[in-house]
Amino acid sequence: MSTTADKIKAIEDEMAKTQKNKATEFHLGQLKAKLAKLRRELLTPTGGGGGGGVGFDVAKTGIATVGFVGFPSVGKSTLLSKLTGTHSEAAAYEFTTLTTVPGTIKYKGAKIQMLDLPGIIEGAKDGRGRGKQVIAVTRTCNLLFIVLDVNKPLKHKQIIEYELEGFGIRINKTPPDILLKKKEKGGINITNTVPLTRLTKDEIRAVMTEYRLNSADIQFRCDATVDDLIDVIEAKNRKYLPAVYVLNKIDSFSIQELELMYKIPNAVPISSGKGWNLDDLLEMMWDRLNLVRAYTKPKGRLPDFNEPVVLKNGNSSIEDFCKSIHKSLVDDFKTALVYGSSVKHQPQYVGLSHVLQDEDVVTILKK
Ligand SMILES: Nc1nc2c(ncn2[C@@H]2O[C@H](COP(=O)(O)OP(=O)(O)OP(=O)(O)O)[C@@H](O)[C@H]2O)c(=O)[nH]1
Ligand SMILES: [K+]
Ligand SMILES: [Mg+2]
Repeated sequence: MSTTADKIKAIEDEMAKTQKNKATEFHLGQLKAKLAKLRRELLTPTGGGGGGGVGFDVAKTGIATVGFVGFPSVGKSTLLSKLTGTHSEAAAYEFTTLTTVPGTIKYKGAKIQMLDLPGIIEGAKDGRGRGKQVIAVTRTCNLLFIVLDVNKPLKHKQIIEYELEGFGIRINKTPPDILLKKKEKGGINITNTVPLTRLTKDEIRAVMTEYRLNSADIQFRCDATVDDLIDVIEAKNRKYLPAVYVLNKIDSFSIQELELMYKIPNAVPISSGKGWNLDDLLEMMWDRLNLVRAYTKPKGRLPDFNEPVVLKNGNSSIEDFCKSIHKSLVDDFKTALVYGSSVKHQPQYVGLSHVLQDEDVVTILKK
């Protein structure tokens, strides 16, 4: 019996030899949808073992987790040791790291977890090496450091991205703006608010047929591709993650290629070995994590600027603030006095639903 990986390979081969034209659009659309379904099987344990695995289940600590992913020997472990002070074995041979090694860093008052991971290689998503377990861990992170060795071909960047994508991870992207409403009957009704230049009706129908979606309203609010449509259908299995490209080993690197490197968006050149430019890396990490610091100010005293309450953007209401201090604080809550960019008047009385912004100062008044 052929495995899921074999089936994926067969479809990829067929797609590679099928020319895209009007006559093959339906067929290609169907193949893409089939491929997406098979890849989903790989994600779930029943479909051939995704999930964690020995040495991969790490307790989460801190407000956010950053996962280090990359080819073997690009310097992930060296970086973890430098940034967190937790020793992770580093050596010149590939696959030195075989499990997840966690460390933590305190940055701008926020405790952030960092996970050093084993190297991944081409084909990881289809079961090569420990790739599947590694990628399964990256899905649980809030941010990825995609570590690249600047002495290696830039193609490695694409390979890593392709591997992550195969596992439903979408890097530095937002979900496609397509509204999909499944219905009991009435057929497929397609509308669009912008011209669709990259997707044909045939492709849409092929995908919908493959997913047995016979009745639905689909509204395209972006110039979507067939992959975007599949992502929306598979929304439950998609993970949208910010990532920073860490261009490592700039100490052993010729200056000509430097210009090329600076053209990569979301990238920071560093040397983990020499500790160069780690400040810039942390600054970009902080920016991408999008955290909110709120300083508590006890009534009649100065705010405590050393120990902020750190919240995630999107979960930074006064209620979230109270809960992160103590469960009972919400019950005792009367009102809050806020200074900072989230309020018009300085200070201003606000309720539990008020949303805080970075560096606000908060006084909670109890009943
Ligand atoms: N020149 C240079 N060498 C580095 C740098 N960072 C790491 N190295 C070297 O690169 C080799 C691999 O480093 P590791 O930290 O083990 O790399 P890794 O990505 O964790 O490797 P695996 O765990 O095997 O996937 C070691 O010999 C390091 O000393 C750097 O910034 N510059
Ligand atoms: K290594
Ligand atoms: Mg390592």
